Amino acid sequence: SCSVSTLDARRFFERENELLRQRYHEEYLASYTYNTNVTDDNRQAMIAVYARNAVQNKQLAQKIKSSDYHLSEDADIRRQALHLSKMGASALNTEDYLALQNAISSMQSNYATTNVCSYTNRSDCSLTLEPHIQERLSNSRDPAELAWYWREWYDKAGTSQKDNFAEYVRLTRKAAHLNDHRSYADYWVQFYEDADFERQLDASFKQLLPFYRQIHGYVRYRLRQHYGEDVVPAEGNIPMHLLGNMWAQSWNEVIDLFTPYPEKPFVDVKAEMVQQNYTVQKLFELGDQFFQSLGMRALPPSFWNLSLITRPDDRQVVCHASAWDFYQDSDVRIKMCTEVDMHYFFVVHHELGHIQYYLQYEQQPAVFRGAPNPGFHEAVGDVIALSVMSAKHLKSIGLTDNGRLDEKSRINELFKQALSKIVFLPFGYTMDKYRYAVFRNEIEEPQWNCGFWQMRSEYGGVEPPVSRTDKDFDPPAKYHIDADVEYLRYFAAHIFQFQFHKALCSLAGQYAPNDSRRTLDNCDIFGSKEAGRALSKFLSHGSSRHWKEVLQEFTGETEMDTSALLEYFDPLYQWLKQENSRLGVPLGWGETNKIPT
Ligand SMILES: C=C(C[SeH])C(=O)N1CCC[C@H]1C(=O)O
Ligand SMILES: [Zn+2]
Repeated sequence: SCSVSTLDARRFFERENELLRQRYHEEYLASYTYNTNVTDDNRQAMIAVYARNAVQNKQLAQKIKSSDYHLSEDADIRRQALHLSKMGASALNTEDYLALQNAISSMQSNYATTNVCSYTNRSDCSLTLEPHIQERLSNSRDPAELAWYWREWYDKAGTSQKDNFAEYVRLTRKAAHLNDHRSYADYWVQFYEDADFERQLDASFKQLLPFYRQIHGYVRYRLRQHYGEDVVPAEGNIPMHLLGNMWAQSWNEVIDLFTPYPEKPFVDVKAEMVQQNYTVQKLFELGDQFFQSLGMRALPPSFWNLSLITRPDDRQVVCHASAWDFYQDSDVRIKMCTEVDMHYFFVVHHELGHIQYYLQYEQQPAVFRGAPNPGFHEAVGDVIALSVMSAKHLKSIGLTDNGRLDEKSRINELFKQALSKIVFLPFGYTMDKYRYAVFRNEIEEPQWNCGFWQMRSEYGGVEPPVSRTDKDFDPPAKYHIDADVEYLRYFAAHIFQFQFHKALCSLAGQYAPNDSRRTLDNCDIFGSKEAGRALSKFLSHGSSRHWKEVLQEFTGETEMDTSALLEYFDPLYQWLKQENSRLGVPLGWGETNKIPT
């Protein structure tokens, strides 16, 4: 292969990036059509576009692999060559590629269209996850009703997809091997561009485990007081159907069962929203105004015209929230089945974070229109939400009247935050530790289901309400496992977001070390052009530079680091250690007995 002049190389990549952008545009249009109208025709049409483009992506990767672009003296050319030579499923032959996309989209269709029967009216089998089942999991205090919805959902959304999942594991393994990866897990890990990433991940988890054990112990103790010793064990795993979420990934929906200071009740922000005639549109407008207050990009008119922000009543849609980049004319959209409450107020900001990222890096060549670390993309919206959910900000938008919390209310609020941010960590860790083990054949197929629950117990101390065996198959009851969405990005985001928050709060003059009035949980960066400038710069690079380089420019750090997270929650952590020892709360848990030994 001859050496190519840098000018020729630049012209080659310019042309190929424009073709790649067009392919992305086609793919996302076809995928959006299917996701906003789940029919088999739309599913097949989407797969056909994917397959056609996979052939082009494979040819491009092979052309680059047989060149010496990776030796160019131009670092940008070398980086583009590195990224574009990474083949995923497009390495498969057409028959295998189609079979893989069929398996994934069939699991997604099942997830999107699963309905369950009502506990109180068994002949009504029209209940959907959003909003019906989630509403019951949040508000019912009847263990039998909660167990009913848990089992209905896992049996219908999970077990029925075992064969599709097995096909997915087989074909992603074949694709990984065609790309000289040891496993599909190793293909996923390469996107963190850090050979040390898995070790760092384990280290972060171990650092946060003591804090999680304090929360887990306290919640189990208070839940046992409420539901009694027949329902909640003193020292065992917490039955997950009591925790307010189908996957027990956040427990804040049932915080009223274990508020640290119940004499200091939470403001019912949802009631306030209803009282003020809040609409779904209003939630999105508030999010848009926040980014504009930072001097960042406003949502373009096409966003408002083409997004799908409430569940339509005339067709099936994939309700799981997602943000979409159509790689053309600032066409960015959100698809979600929004309700007017605090949970969706948070999700709106999470998704608008993706949208802002798309807008900030849209000038990059197609290959670099992404995040340099998958955790960054999932952290942006959450960082804004850390300001929005502060008492200071909620008062400034008229949703509460107390913008300055006393110590007891502060502990209550920190506890509510920890029930989503800290509780999430063992869940996020397990989602991919489990799939890594499956992809690496460390768990054999006959043990896939018991291995899943064994890991949920080992890492998070939660268990199903009823016994499960390997005749069941529960992992596809979680959206990301159906949709081939890697999950450690969310774990990493839960750590990165506090590093970003600390940097932005400092720039906004809202945080100063050892200043009790300017703590991380009392920071609201709304209106700070200084913070907005730094965030815009950080996002605008896309994946054109290594994540450690752009992180260092943004926060001064070069690693994922739990210090900012632990600083944010420190008052709560200290309170829990004292309270748990005062009450004699046992910490830790043993093996679950809900799977055969
Ligand atoms: C909101 C989204 C779409 Se990117 C999501 O899937 N999230 C956001 C938090 C964690 C994860 C989940 O729901 O499991
Ligand atoms: Zn996200």
